[in-house]
Amino acid sequence: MKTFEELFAELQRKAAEQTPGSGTVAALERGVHFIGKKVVEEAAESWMAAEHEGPERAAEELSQLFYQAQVLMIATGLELKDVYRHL
Ligand SMILES: N=c1c2ncn([C@@H]3O[C@H](COP(=O)(O)OP(=O)(O)OP(=O)(O)O)[C@@H](O)[C@H]3O)c2ncn1[C@@H]1O[C@H](COP(=O)(O)O)[C@@H](O)[C@H]1O
Repeated sequence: MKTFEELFAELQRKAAEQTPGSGTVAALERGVHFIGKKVVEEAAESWMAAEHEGPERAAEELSQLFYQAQVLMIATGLELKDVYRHL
């Protein structure tokens, strides 16, 4: 298990080092348009899971939404603090 902050640090490191075999590096190469669609896809799947599939499935889909949101942040050059200051 990892926290939101730990995942973000891992993704930043993989992006900086261009880690071979990383799905994150591959997604970043495809760009913001591709990643944005993933964010929307996981948001919709989270909604459907919460409404129809129960809390366990919703948690799984929400974890993917968190991941895709972080990839979008990295693609946009954002740090966690840039987002947190709006909370
Ligand atoms: N938490 C995640 C995570 N959540 C979702 N995803 C990816 O997001 C994509 C979208 O999932 P889908 O629901 O669409 O599932 P799918 O239909 O099987 O996948 P696609 O056909 O859409 O690619 C999948 O390809 C997953 O690999 C994730 N990929 C990676 N992580 C974590 O990110 C870290 C870095 O990963 P790498 O960059 O791959 O090393 C690791 O710690 C991973 O645990």
